[in-house]
Order: sequence, then structure tokens, then C-alpha cells
Amino acid sequence: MTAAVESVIRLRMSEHDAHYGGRLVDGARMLALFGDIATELLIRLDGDEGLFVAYDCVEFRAPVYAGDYIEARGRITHVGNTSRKMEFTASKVIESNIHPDVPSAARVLDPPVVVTYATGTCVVPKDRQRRTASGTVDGGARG
Ligand SMILES: C/C=C/C(=O)SCCNC(=O)CCNC(=O)[C@H](O)C(C)(C)COP(=O)(O)OP(=O)(O)OC[C@H]1O[C@@H](n2cnc3c(N)ncnc32)[C@H](O)[C@@H]1OP(=O)(O)O
Repeated sequence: MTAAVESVIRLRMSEHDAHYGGRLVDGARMLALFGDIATELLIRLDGDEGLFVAYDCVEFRAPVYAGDYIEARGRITHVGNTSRKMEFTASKVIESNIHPDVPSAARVLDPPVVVTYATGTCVVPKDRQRRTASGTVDGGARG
């Protein structure tokens, strides 16, 4: 049996990530994080970066601003022949810009606020899968 495969990325949204009025971050920024999460999940499961074939659900549930700390998580929910179905969440764990007169004021969100939720499917072609029968990646195969 293959152990549960999960991945986590935590980072701060920078001023470069602000795209809209009020320093609002583009929703595509969260999808870029999910792409990196998916890549790690595939490397851990199959020893290959794979390809994202489709999102079947993307929900932007709360706004993200420059200065916020975001924790993105993902897990594989189903392993098919070449397909790997995944579920993703991005949560705001620290909120910045909370005081109109004190730009450095910020607070920890407990519990975190889910800002983006998505499900999707990635593909690793059979000839690129390097998972052994015991569920571990065969590190010896190259080229
Ligand atoms: C980790 C992140 C990476 C990226 O972001 S990469 C950048 C964006 N992605 C791409 O550029 C990928 C471009 N697309 C492709 O190159 C091809 O397209 C694929 C290689 C991804 C797939 O091509 P083929 O293998 O010929 O497709 P099939 O044989 O029709 O399906 C393979 C498996 O994928 C499932 N599938 C196909 N379409 C969908 C869909 N729309 N939603 C959910 N699943 C889908 C099928 O069922 C099957 O699965 P089963 O092998 O396990 O039976």
C-alpha cells in the first residue's frame, strides 16, 4: 500500500504579487502554488514531475493581499492508471495591513482562513512512472 502523499508550501505574498487595486493578489498566484504542490506530489509518488491535465473545481473564497502569509496544501485523493486526482487548499495564516494608521500592524489567524480551494487531475505517462511495487520511487533509474 502507498503511504498518503501530501505537500505543504508556506510563503508571504510580496508587493510584486499585488495585481489589482487595494494590493489585491491575482487568483492565478494561488494556482501557481497549487502547480508547485502538484509537482512535489508527483515527484514523491512517481519520481517524475508529470503534467497538469485539468482542474474540475476552483473556488476563490476570500481575498489575498500583499503582506499576507499563505499556506498551500495538497494531497493525492485517487491514483489511476496514469492519472492522479488531487485536492488543494490555500489558507491565510497571517493577515497584514489590519490598521489604517499603522502599516506594520498584523495578526495571526487562528484558525487560518481558507482563501482558495481546488481539485484537479495530473498525468504521469506509464513510461515515466518510477514507483516500485513496494510504493517507493526507484531512485536508480535515469534517462
Ligand atoms: C504538476 C504541474 C504541471 C503543469 O502545470 S504542466 C503545464 C500544464 N499542463 C500541460 O501542459 C499538459 C498538456 N497536456 C498534455 O500534454 C496531455 O493532455 C497529457 C499528457 C496531460 C495527457 O495526454 P494523454 O495521456 O494522451 O491523455 P489521455 O490518455 O486521454 O488521459 C490520460 C489520463 O488522464 C485522464 N484525463 C484526461 N483528461 C482528463 C480531464 N479533462 N479530467 C480528468 N482526467 C482526465 C484520463 O482519464 C486518463 O486517466 P487514466 O490513465 O488513469 O485512465
